[in-house]
Amino acid sequence: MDPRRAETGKNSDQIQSGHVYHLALDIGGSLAKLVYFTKNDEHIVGNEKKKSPLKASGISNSSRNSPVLNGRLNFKKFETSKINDCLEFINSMKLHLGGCQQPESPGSQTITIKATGGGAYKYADLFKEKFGISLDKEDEMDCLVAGANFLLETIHQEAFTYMGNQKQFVWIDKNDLYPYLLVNIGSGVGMIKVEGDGKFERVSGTSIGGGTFWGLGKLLTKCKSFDELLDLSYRGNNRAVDMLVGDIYGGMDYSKIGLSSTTIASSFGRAISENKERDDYKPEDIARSLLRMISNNIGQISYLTALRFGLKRIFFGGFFIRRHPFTMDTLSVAVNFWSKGEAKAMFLQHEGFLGAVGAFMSSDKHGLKELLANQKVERPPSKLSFSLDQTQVPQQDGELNGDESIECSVYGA
Ligand SMILES: Nc1ncnc2c1ncn2[C@@H]1O[C@H](COP(=O)(O)OP(=O)(O)OP(=O)(O)O)[C@@H](O)[C@H]1O
Ligand SMILES: CC(C)(CO)[C@@H](O)C(=O)NCCC(=O)O
Repeated sequence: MDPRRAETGKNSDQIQSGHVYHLALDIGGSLAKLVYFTKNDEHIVGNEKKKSPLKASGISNSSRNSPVLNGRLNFKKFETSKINDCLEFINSMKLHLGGCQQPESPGSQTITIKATGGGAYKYADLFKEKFGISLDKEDEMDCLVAGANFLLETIHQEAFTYMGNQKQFVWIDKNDLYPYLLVNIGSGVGMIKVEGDGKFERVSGTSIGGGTFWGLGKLLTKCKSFDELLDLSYRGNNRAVDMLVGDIYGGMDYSKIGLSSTTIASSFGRAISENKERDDYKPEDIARSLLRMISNNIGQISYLTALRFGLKRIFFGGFFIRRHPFTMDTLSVAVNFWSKGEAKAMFLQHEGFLGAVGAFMSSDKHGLKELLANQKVERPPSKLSFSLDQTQVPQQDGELNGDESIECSVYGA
């Protein structure tokens, strides 16, 4: 079957293929992430159509040229175990036809999509067989770093700290961003020392990550979805499961070594000293303890890694976080505690989409320039840059659950 002739189901969100440009994928061990650009109607400078007013772009028009293209950057995620849903979505939205203005003729060029993550290799044949799509593979670490750098440099309120229920956006000085430690908490955890654009080294990692939380949580609580497990953890109390310093010291602090009575001495340790079965513990307490154990562990390893390389700033990304206040608080407290306040934990609004954004940026050369040429822009630009509309970045503490989009302008030089 010609991939571009595939049937599309009726979808209320359906966008004409001519309006979708530039799709990129990051297919990880747990989740497949999509980032795609959709063009707003009638925004192209150099074409007569210029009806809609320019939306705020975060960069004043006096300081740079008018945008050549306005649109939205869209984010979507699927469970990797349901990769067929992801393929169906791409097909139903015709995302893979990005930039094709004319009806396709059979035998014309193969469609390629930028893709990163292990799934770019694992599912390459599936994409080819089902829809004739070729995956153009980009290295996962390159993409993570490119995505993080791009978001940190471009979006004003991308980074924030979170401690004691206080969320505070951090102003990033582009000239003082590097070096930093990027800790990506996906299924597993990668720790990357970033010194500049394309200048980085993966210095550490741990297999105790988001997949561990989800996997163990599933086994121990019998919950059916990750969201259910997260919900449980909101409601639980880890004291029912963990052994605290006070449990060992008869309710007292062990102040000589700086441990208060409420410090966890042993995660899940209470379970050994009670004559109880697993079913005697509340699933929400187990979920809470598990989340705390894994977040603490990652926080501690991150701090040690930052210390090893003399890094003061740690940015945490990956979909394990899901902007969960308890997770962010635990990571922050761990970094703050172990570094005695020297190192700072920061989070990213687009936490789970770093790799996909990086893959998206890597296709800059081929996608949008061609589109602009097709759109009869008077002078196709030689260099493109993106500006994301700051006013559109979700401000609430809620998670970025996968269906968001943000206003985006493309500038040419
Ligand atoms: N809806 C969800 N379903 C499953 N896991 C989820 C979900 N939302 C968040 N997660 C968490 O996010 C983790 C995956 O994060 P992310 O997408 O950043 O990594 P990945 O790319 O799949 O993994 P890796 O990079 O290790 O291959 C899961 O292991 C789980 O802890
Ligand atoms: C294997 C990857 C890179 C796949 O994304 C990731 O899951 C990871 O960094 N795991 C941790 C492996 C380790 O360093 O022990």
